[in-house]
Amino acid sequence: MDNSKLISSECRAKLKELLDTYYPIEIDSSLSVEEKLPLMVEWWTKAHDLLIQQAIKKDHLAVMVNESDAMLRDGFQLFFDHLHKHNVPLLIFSAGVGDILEEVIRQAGVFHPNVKVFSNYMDFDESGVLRAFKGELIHVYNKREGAMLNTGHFQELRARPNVLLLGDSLGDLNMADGVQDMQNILKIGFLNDKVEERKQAYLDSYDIVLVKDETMEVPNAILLYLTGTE
Ligand SMILES: Nc1ccn([C@@H]2O[C@H](COP(=O)(O)O)[C@@H](O)[C@H]2O)c(=O)n1
Repeated sequence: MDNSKLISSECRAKLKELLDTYYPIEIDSSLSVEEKLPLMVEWWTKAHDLLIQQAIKKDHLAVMVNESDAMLRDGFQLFFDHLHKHNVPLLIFSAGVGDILEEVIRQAGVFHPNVKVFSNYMDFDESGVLRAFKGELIHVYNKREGAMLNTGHFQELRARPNVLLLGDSLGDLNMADGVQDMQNILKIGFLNDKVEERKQAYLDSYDIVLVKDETMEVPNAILLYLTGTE
């Protein structure tokens, strides 16, 4: 959205300013999560307010995504298709905008029925213009709360004791806390930025850490190993 021509250049500049201010805080390993929390809420609230001021039309979202350079990681097709084929639920927790994320997945042709997205969803008025965001704000450090609030959606997972968790921030580590009766969890962390500063914290928290890996090669290899190559 930050790059869309459907957003005014003034708004894009302000969103970029917010990113430049708050992203370094998000990934600053010298700050505690408690110190970051109010600032993350501040970032998301300001960004959502800016988007609301743009009076974005629901009908324009598909074009916005189509014209954007948003992309899924290399190997996404196998990942999504294989999970679908084997009836494995795929739950996505994103602190981004759910409507946009769903559209990206839809346009990539992999929004299969086993995919469920938990995110910040837009609320449109009767003429289809963005007027607010629905429900509790999901930012990068409160995904656990989002997961716990949505335990109803996890009921179908009761007979599924094994979880493969993929995250790119330390805030992603608790995304599976809503899964009851979990017996095994394998956590894969994608470390994309500020590698040297954050490597130890990722190694301490994730089972596998992938450094600047823009592909799904490792998760796909694990999936194929677990389910067979068919
Ligand atoms: N206004 C914002 C707010 C957040 N971000 C970035 O999005 C990332 C969260 O997305 P996930 O799908 O990984 O939950 C987060 O790391 C922020 O850096 C943004 O770009 N603009």
